[in-house]
Order: sequence, then C-alpha cells, then structure tokens
Amino acid sequence: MYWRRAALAGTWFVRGGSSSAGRLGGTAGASASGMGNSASSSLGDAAMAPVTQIQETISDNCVVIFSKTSCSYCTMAKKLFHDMNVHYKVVELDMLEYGSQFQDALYRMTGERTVPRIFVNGTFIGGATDTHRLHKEGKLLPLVHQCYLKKKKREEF
Ligand SMILES: N[C@@H](CCC(=O)N[C@@H](CS)C(=O)NCC(=O)O)C(=O)O
Ligand code: FES
Repeated sequence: MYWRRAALAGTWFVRGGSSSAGRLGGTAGASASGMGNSASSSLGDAAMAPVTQIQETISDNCVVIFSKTSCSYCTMAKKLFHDMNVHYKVVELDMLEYGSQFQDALYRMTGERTVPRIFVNGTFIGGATDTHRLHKEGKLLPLVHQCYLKKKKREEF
C-alpha cells in the first residue's frame, strides 16, 4: 500500500516506499535529485488521480521537471535551470512506485510520455530540446519571472 496519505502534505511515494525512508522529500529528496534543488512534492494519495497530482504540483511550483534519474537529457535540463539560478522542482519518475502511470498521465496532458517533461508557470513548455530553444531565444527566464511576479502579487493579498 504505497499511496497512503502522507503525514506531511506534499509527498510523492517512491518505488517500494512504505515508510519515510522510501519517499522523496526534504533534504534526502533534494540530494536524490542530483542538483540540490527541490524534490519534495504534492500529495501521494491513492484516491487522487495522477493528473490531479501533476496539476497540483505544477500550480505549486514555478518550474517542474518530470525526469528520470538515468536520463542525461533530464540532467541537462536540470543544469540549465540550475545555471540560471532558478529553483526547480524535480519528480524522478523512475523512483516512483507508479511512475509509469504518471508518464501515462503526462502523455494525456502533453501528447508525449518521454522525459523530460517540463512545466513553467503552470504551462507545459516541452522537453529538453524545446526548453533549450526557448532559453536560446531569451524566452525562458521571462516565463519564470512572470511566475515569480504572480506569486508575489498573491502573497501581497
Ligand atoms: N526531443 C525530446 C526527446 C525525449 C526523449 O526521447 N526521451 C527519452 C529519454 S532521453 C524517453 O523519454 N524515453 C522513454 C522513457 O524513458 O519512458 C526532448 O528533448 O525531450
Ligand atoms: S538521454 Fe538517454 S534516457 Fe534520456
């Protein structure tokens, strides 16, 4: 039973993860993600559909990278944001018990089930190649900043 509601809101259950040792979250998750950025996440709830969990995660985080630990395209995408000093959230699908269901959900949402699948400011921007292109065109950082501004405005209320 891997999809129990976590004591802490915001946890994706990982492969074999029936206890805190098996979850991505906090410091352990951040180091597991490789680049020191955030890996804690939205609820891993059995009753909650993958699409809903993905939607929650992308609305809670300005940059979300659905990734696999074994994938160098994914590593390059993480490095791109890391080098821009942009905080990103990573979901390592190969570490999730139901990673393949999440890939199916991503397919329904984006038309591809490949990794990486990258969302900025709540919107799907593409895979690794698309994201690098956006960056080259100078369009990536503005999208991130739009999200920061939006968040800031929300906090003022
Ligand atoms: N042009 C795409 C290529 C994506 C791609 O081919 N990803 C491979 C891994 S590099 C993949 O997801 N394979 C299927 C899988 O891992 O489930 C991009 O830049 O993201
Ligand atoms: S680069 Fe080979 S799996 Fe992504």
